Amino acid sequence: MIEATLCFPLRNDGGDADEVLLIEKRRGLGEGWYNGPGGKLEAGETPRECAVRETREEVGLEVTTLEKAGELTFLLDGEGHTRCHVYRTRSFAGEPTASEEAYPEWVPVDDVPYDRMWDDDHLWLPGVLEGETVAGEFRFEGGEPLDEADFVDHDLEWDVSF
Ligand SMILES: COc1nc(N)nc2c1ncn2[C@H]1C[C@H](O)[C@@H](COP(=O)(O)OP(=O)(O)OP(=O)(O)O)O1
Repeated sequence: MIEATLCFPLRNDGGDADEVLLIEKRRGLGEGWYNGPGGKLEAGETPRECAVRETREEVGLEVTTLEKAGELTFLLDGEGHTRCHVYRTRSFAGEPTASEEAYPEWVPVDDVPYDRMWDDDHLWLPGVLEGETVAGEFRFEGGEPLDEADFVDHDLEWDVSF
């Protein structure tokens, strides 16, 4: 099973609202959709190290003090396909900049473009952005690649300890 990460940097807009840093993915799995910065673990790397590296590589932000917010398992045709470790943070340095992999964009947390994201995201990301923790299993069918398969059903457990 592929081990991967997602990282959601959060900031206050200076008023009452929070914003989350999303990327518009420019290549690979989920190309053209919004997501958090993230990617696959490299050999010998922990999920947390991966989330820090991928956020640096994709948008040039140095994130620290990551809080684990979720562990999501994506099944394709009944087989484990990807386990995704989800983090959020309010600690970072630098300004987001575009890379070959991603265009970054600060988005109000109550205006996340779920219609331009993976079909499962609207089920778990709102809770994650509100500070909750979640474990989820999401079932897809239709063969590779995962981003062309159909999302079928899911199970979620909230308030999980990591
Ligand atoms: C199935 O639902 C998914 N939802 C969401 N929100 N994100 C997902 C889903 N499935 C996979 N992902 C994430 C996990 C990773 O962050 C990316 C895919 O990463 P990629 O394959 O592009 O990994 P990289 O290491 O960045 O790729 P390179 O080999 O191009 O460096 O999607």
